[in-house]
Amino acid sequence: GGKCNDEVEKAKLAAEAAEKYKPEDSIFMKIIRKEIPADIVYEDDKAVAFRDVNPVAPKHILVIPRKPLMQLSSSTEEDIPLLGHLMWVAKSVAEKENLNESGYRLVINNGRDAAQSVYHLHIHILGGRQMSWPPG
Ligand SMILES: CCNC(=O)OC[C@H]1O[C@@H](n2cnc3c(=O)[nH]c(N)nc32)[C@H](O)[C@@H]1O
Repeated sequence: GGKCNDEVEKAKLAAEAAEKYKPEDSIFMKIIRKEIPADIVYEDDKAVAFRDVNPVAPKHILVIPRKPLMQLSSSTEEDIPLLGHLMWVAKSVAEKENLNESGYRLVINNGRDAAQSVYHLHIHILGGRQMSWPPG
């Protein structure tokens, strides 16, 4: 009957949409798999940090999890240790980049209003220049 077909149709569309977005194919997963080059400044079994290809500050580094977590809002309680680890990596990389003295900013963009353009969770480390507030 009609009702049943609608459900089947909807399920098919949902499956196609899910199929189209493959987190494992994001540009950052290609960097993790070393399929495309990047200036990697730190890596361990859970995280990778590399210089932004289009820096908006003298120091602009991205810290990402190896796990293809799309955005902070997609994380769950089981990600708590990983999220803490990413923050620790950002702190350590900022220290190694000698930003403790002058200062640095960490930014996580979550979704459209935040201008998130790569749907793989990443922490921006920005430093090396005076920044203003509020951010635009
Ligand atoms: C715009 C802020 N919202 C956001 O989502 O930031 C995504 C950040 O990822 C950066 N980026 C994109 N592709 C690549 C790439 O192939 N390689 C590198 N090393 N960085 C990249 C981009 O410049 C931006 O700062």
